[in-house]
Amino acid sequence: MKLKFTKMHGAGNDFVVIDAINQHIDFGPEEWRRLADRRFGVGADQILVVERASSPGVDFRYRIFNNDGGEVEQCGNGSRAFVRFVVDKGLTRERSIRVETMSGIIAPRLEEDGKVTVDMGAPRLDPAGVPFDSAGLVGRPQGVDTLWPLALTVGGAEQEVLVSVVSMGNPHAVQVVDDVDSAPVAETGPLIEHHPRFPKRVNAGYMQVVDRHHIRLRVFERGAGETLACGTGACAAAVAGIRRGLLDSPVRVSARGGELSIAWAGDGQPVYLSGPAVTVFEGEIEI
Ligand SMILES: N[C@@H](CCC[C@H](N)C(=O)O)C(=O)O
Repeated sequence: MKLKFTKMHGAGNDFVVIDAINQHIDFGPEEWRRLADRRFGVGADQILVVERASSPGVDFRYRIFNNDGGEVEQCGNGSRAFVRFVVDKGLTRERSIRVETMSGIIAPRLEEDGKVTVDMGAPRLDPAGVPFDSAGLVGRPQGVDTLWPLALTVGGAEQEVLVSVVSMGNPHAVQVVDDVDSAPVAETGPLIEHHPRFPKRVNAGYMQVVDRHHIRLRVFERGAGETLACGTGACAAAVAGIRRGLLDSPVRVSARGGELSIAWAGDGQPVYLSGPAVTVFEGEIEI
């Protein structure tokens, strides 16, 4: 079939966005992988699919597929691209919408200046909710957070990293590093992603605290590798930093592909993610 798509990005985290309301899509992991492939397909970190809502009180259903073809619960940068797409395509007249995802409802709003702010919902902080298997581990309290020791074998040598675990609908393990540029993202990212303590795998975040309102962040994403920015990763890092007593809201997040901003009032409250959403080109592909 010939598939119409739009290529978009949010701070360099890139997407293929598909209108599955006006096109019939019946794809499996093989087709998602082919579309996301940077040599044999269009190329993307994630594929975002726009569907009709299946429950009352919401405007759309938002499905997310990683570059490896796996369907996942949440994508923050993608949610900004999502609202820009449905507004630009005339699928809604509202600039503020409610969207159902695998992990609950989020509410993106397209501002007049083109920036998007998304109510991403409240983070889950209990290890079981991430999910993270903390059985038999001794956590180290810092602020109101707990740092968990993860044992890694890097180049034959044992090492331990201390992570905060946060769910933004999808799982994150966040560690503080002195300098993101020299952080061993390519070496330890895959080990953390597949660490047996995370039964659904995990997104591995590396944050450098610049000051109490500013971090630099790199994220090795589950199912996609290191991306130029990760929206839920930025939310998770800000939440972890605030809970550890290192940061205050709002937090500016400098990623390699651009700037994001996070606001969070504390435990039980929703996290607000703001940043750009850009259309790159439209296309059609035989798939
Ligand atoms: N890029 C995303 C996160 C996409 C999903 C993630 N790789 C996962 O598997 O949970 C974002 O902006 O949040």
